Amino acid sequence: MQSEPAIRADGLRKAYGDVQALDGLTFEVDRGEFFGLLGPNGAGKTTFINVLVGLVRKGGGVAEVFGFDVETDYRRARDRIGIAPQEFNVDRFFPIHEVLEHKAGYHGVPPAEAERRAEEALKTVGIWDKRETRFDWLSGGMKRRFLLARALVTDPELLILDEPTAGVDVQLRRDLWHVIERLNAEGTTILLTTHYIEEAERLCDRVAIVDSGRVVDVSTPDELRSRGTDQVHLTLADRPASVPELGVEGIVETRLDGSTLVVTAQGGGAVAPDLLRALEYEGHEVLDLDIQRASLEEVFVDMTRTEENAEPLGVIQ
Ligand SMILES: Nc1ncnc2c1ncn2[C@@H]1O[C@H](COP(=O)(O)OP(=O)(O)OP(=O)(O)O)[C@@H](O)[C@H]1O
Repeated sequence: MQSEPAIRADGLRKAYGDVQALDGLTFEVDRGEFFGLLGPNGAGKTTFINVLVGLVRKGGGVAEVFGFDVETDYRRARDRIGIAPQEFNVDRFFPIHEVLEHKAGYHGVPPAEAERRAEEALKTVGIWDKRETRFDWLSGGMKRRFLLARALVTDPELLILDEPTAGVDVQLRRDLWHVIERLNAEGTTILLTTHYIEEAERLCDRVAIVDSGRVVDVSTPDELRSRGTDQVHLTLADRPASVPELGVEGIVETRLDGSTLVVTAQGGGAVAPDLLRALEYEGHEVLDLDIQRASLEEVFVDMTRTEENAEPLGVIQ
């Protein structure tokens, strides 16, 4: 089983009535990878995660975790997964260290070991001093920390994080990243869904862009960004009378903004030297050059733009 990927989805389908939440979802996550799942609201990310952890029954296709089918081999698949879900679904009547011990016990960890793991998990996320508190009494940020601790208490090989930093402040987000990055460096496979694209960009080895229940693309964040267009701003000593014709390959658009020439191009860094040469040849003096790289966000919005979600939020027709 060593060669099996951490996650394999092949032609995965799930319908809720008329809504096709998963429509042939196909991709793999390698062992040890930090993998991001990006997609607009309703793309099917949570449904996919729920299929993996056995909360939703798939309609068709393959879903495996470390080679174990998530339905026919549920126990072996599920015991390898730790999940920090989007929703707070926590037992509210026990002190949080007990919640963790129960969780570990449920996954077959003996009591003494469960106690040790609960302590370790609470210390890892920095809320050991709150161990006797009930979940409801924790602040919002501490609740997020606790969900991560609960995911860690079974020492999972695959950690699934569904919007782990939704609504948390910058400092806590950094703390959580730090913990998650360390776990990944130690070999834990991470599946992360997030709406913070810079988070995916910074953390993930690869990301899958999901839309309408299908994978639109799987790439490294760098590859994805290179599909967008960059903007090269060239400040000229003299304002040209008209937009210069430069004849450089890769240019998508050229316009003038005062005495600054704004060139939109595929691969701005690569095009910049040719632009400088062409402008010099035409007799222009370049005073300053600034390259603004395409953001992953722009590429993402372009890839997932559809008739339905093209309207800005708040527009009622
Ligand atoms: N229990 C359910 N019953 C009916 N429809 C559902 C159910 N759960 C999800 N859906 C629908 O399935 C589609 C996919 O939803 P899902 O929650 O998986 O998307 P998501 O990518 O996680 O979205 P978000 O980013 O908003 O969390 C949506 O159209 C949603 O309304």
